Amino acid sequence: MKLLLLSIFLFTSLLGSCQSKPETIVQNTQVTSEKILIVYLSRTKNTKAVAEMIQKEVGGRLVELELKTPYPEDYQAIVSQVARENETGFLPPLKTKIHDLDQVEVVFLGFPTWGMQLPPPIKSFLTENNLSGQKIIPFNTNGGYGIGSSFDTLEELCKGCLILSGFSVRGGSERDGILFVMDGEKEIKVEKEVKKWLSSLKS
Ligand SMILES: Cc1cc2nc3c(=O)[nH]c(=O)nc-3n(C[C@H](O)[C@H](O)[C@H](O)COP(=O)(O)O)c2cc1C
Repeated sequence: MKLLLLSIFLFTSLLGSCQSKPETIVQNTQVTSEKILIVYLSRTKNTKAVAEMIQKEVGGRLVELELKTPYPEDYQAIVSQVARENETGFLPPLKTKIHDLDQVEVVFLGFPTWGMQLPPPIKSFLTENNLSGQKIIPFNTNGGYGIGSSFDTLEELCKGCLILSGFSVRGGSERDGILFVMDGEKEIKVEKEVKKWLSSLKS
């Protein structure tokens, strides 16, 4: 009898794990998990943590953006480099190439606020890839000063895209030596906020 019950349990668990994720509804449209891309830039892993929370809820392919030439480890050095890139309009080339972008319908695009702007690698991503016709859903972490001009720049650089309501939350503050914060109580709180935001995107 025990053996029979165990077999039934194993069979149903296996069945559960084989089923694909239920479809997510974005703006009244059903989207399967294969058509969702979650792409993000993250240095101290706060934005990465939010990206993983989104993936836990909606499935999709998770891709971290990496540069051909990585930024310096030193905080002051990266701040100066980013300021120079913003001034000159330099777009740092990406090592990450996205395959089968034409199969994607919804792109969750995550980034930290850098110098109160959209980070240069995200500008590179929007320039190197054709996202027109796709639904773009931005998400952001920042050191407490908000999104700055980042969401506006996204609109400018992605004219043919449908940009949906984004999400932003306070992350670390590298300037003050606060790096990764998305654990413990904070993680639980942000996870709840992410779920609430995701369900607001349905209608
Ligand atoms: C180069 C650089 C510039 C930053 N500029 C800002 C800023 O202008 N405003 C702000 O609120 N936070 C700023 N921050 C802090 C980050 O936005 C914040 O720590 C974020 O959570 C980092 O995300 P990550 O852990 O995914 O890298 C900056 C961080 C770096 C490294």
